[in-house]
Order: sequence, then structure tokens, then C-alpha cells
Amino acid sequence: MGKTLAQKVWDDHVVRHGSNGAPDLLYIDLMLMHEVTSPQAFDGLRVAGRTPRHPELLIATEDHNTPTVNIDCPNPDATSALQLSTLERNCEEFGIRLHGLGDADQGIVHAFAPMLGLTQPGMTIVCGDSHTSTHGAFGALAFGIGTSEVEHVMATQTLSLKPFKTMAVNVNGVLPPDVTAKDVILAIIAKIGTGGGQGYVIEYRGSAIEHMTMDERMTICNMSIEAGARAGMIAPDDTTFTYLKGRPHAPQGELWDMAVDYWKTLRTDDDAVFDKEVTLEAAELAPFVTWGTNPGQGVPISQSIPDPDSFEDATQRNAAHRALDYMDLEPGTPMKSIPVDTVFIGSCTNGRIDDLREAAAIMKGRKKADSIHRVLVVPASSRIRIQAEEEGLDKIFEEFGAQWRNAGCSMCLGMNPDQMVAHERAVSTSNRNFEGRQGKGSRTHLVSPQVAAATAVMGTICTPADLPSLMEA
Ligand SMILES: CC(C)[C@H](C(=O)O)[C@@H](O)C(=O)O
Ligand code: SF4
Repeated sequence: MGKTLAQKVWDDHVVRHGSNGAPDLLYIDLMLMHEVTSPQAFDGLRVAGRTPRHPELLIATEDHNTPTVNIDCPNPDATSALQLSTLERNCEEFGIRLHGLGDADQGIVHAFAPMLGLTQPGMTIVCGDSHTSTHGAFGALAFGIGTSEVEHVMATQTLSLKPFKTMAVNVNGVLPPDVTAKDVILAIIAKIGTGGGQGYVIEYRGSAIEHMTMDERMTICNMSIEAGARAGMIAPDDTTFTYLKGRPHAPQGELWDMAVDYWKTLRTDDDAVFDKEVTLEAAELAPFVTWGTNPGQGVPISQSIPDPDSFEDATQRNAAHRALDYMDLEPGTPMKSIPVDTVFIGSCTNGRIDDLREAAAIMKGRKKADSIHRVLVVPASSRIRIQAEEEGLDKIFEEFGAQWRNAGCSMCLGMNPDQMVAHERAVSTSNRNFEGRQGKGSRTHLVSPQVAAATAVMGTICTPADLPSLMEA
């Protein structure tokens, strides 16, 4: 029987097969690190008197605790400052390359690595961060691990793991013009549920996925974890190879040709069987928005807030009641009538150059609504920031009335100064709308960059198609 993409990458990394149901020992090609989940791992190594087995395969950045303004000033928060200085000391002591704040390659861990060409097809990539699934967009087997596993990888460059189950999510056909990668993944999560992917590696397939850019594919794979999956993958193809060619860490010359020959073998065989298959018709999808407090509580934007009592499942019903209470929303309210205070465009889901270009195209020649308190546009990495500025996007954002920031996780989660206050409502291009995620008591609606930008113009949730054309305005 043939193999799936995930199985091929797995098999190519087995150092030792586990017998009698014991886990396999897998070789890890690359471990990415950040300030939040590394300190205990470094401490563990120190206590055991060990050194990293392959320090050159460990690469760190600073992202969660970093401010996005005045980055040359002392960090305003003592805990964050300590977290960052600890990473800096640890990297220095253990000989690990760090792209710290101020470095041109600093940025969100899942954004800076692809930009450098560190993320490549067929690799095993881990990081103490759940959204490591992002790197699966390149056909890598990439997943988040816990702090004790981070220590294990540092010490041995291997990880002990039981094989994952495999799921295919097929998105067939052509997407309507206003439907983005973010809408596709929100629709997938709404369909399979936030636990639907548990124990699986999802492979996204079908013509709608094949037509996506690498930035769009990263948006899709990024949110695999929000469906409960361990990882998300997309088979590498010419789009992948074109993106990688010439990047600082991409193979060169003869090695490039050899790499591409191998990468081309990383496709699920025709006779491979997935443990589960789910299919969506691209033509039936629409721009999506969440109304609740988990990423699966979403609807097409033209719809209204569902009645919690319409859910047959008692757990879902209770969750919906609680979510609407927290979100201060009534069933039956059209999504497009909801006013918001804040717009956040950024994160490892939607802070890449494609996302910034899309947002800028909508903001160009327009102004933010007076009712919107703030529009934050935060590039996912410093390299993306440089690229956006070379294209003049920063000027468009500023003329629109948005704040153009330095790279980092920013308002995706409340670990740095970019936080919302209680009862503030945002449309956000990030990936989690949990209670208090963007600040204590804050309310989050997950959307695409296009919907975020359009909402910033109108003041209420809407799509670019709802905006008056610039001629009429
Ligand atoms: C801080 C980190 C451990 C966490 C994660 O694992 O995802 C964060 O990045 C998040 O998005 O909530
Ligand atoms: S941007 Fe958000 S989701 Fe991504 S790594 Fe940072 S905190 Fe986690």
C-alpha cells in the first residue's frame, strides 16, 4: 500500500523503530525556540550538565514578550524583560543563534524561519509552540512540543513519538474571488470542530489549496492546531520551490537540484489510504467570521449569530450560551451589524507580506472610521516589515490612520504591551478568540486581513464588497 506525505517524512526520520507499541525515535532536523517555552529546558540541560547535541540546528528568536514600539528603549514590563534577557543569556551560554529584537531577521518564530529558507520540504521541525504547524505548508512535518521535549531535543536532537493518524482535508474546485485562505481554514474548523483533528496530521489537498501562494498555505496550516490536529501539511510543488529558491538557507547549485528531486517525491501516493477524509467544495465557501470564544464558533459573514438552543449537542449548546454571554451578543444579530473598537492585522496566521498587501489595497485612498479606536498593523517578522516598507505599504497604513508597528506577536495574545481592555471588541487576523486572549475581558472576532481592513473603514464588521467604491466615496 502507498504512503501519505506525512508517513514518508516520518519514515525518512526514524532513528529506531519502537517495538510492541513503543514510540519511534525520530530525528529532528530543526528546532525553533522563543523566550516563553525555553527557560526551563535550558535549566534542565544545565542541571544535567549537558550541552546541546547540535546547537547549529537550534535557532531562536524573540517574539511574544517584545514591544512593537520604542524597541530600542528598556522593556516596560519587568517579567517580559527578564524572559527576554534569560533567552539572550541562555543562547550565549549554549552557543545558539538568536535573532533578537532589533535584528533584521527577528520576528514571530513561525514567520522568520520561512523567510530565511530554514523551513524546507521533508524536514521534521519542532518548537515549544503550538502553531509550529505553520511550517507544514512547505511539506515539513512540523509540530509543537512541551518544554521537557524541548530539553530532550536540545540534548539529543531526537524525539520519542507514537505515529499520528492521518486525515485528508480536500478543498476541491475554485474559490470565489472574495474568499481567502483564512476563510477556508475557519470554515474547515467550523465543519470538523475544535477537536475534530485530535491525534491526526491533516494533509490539505485539492485544487483550491494547490492554487494558493505560500503565504496563504501558511495561514491554512497555522490553524491546524485550532482543529485539534498535531500538524498540518501541504505537498511541496513548484510554488514551494519558487518561494524557497535563493533564500539564505535554501540549498544552492547542485545541492538545490538534488533537493528538488527529493522534494518532488514527497507526495501522497495514489493508493495511500488516510485514516479519515473530509471534503469541502471551494465554490460553496464565503468570507467567515467568528461570533464566539473558540475558533470553531464561526459563520459566513452574511449570516446572523446562531441561537445556542439550535445546537443539538449539549456541550456545544452550553458553550454557545457562555460564549454569547462573554461576547455580549444576542442570537439573531446579523454579523454585519456588529460595531468594533479595534482592528488588529498581524500574527503568525496573517502578518505576512501577502496579508499586508491585501489590507493596504483596501485601505489605500480611504480613512479609518472615526468610531474605531485603533488599527494596529504588525508585520510578523522584521524582514516582512522591511519588504512592506520597500513597497510603500507603511505610508498607506499611516495615511489611513493605522499604526504601523515593529514585528512580534503583539495583540495576538496579552504577553506584551499591545493589549485590549475589558469589553473592548476587535476584529483580529490572529488565530485564537479565547476569553481574555487579547487582554482581560477583551472580545475577539477572527477574520481575514481583507475583512479586517474593510471593517476598519466602516466601523462595523463587513467585507471589501460592502465598501462604497472610491469613485463614489
Ligand atoms: C506562548 C506559547 C506557548 C503559545 C503556543 O504554544 O501557542 C502561544 O504562542 C499562543 O499562541 O498561545
Ligand atoms: S502570533 Fe500568536 S499564535 Fe503566533 S506564536 Fe505569537 S502568540 Fe502564538
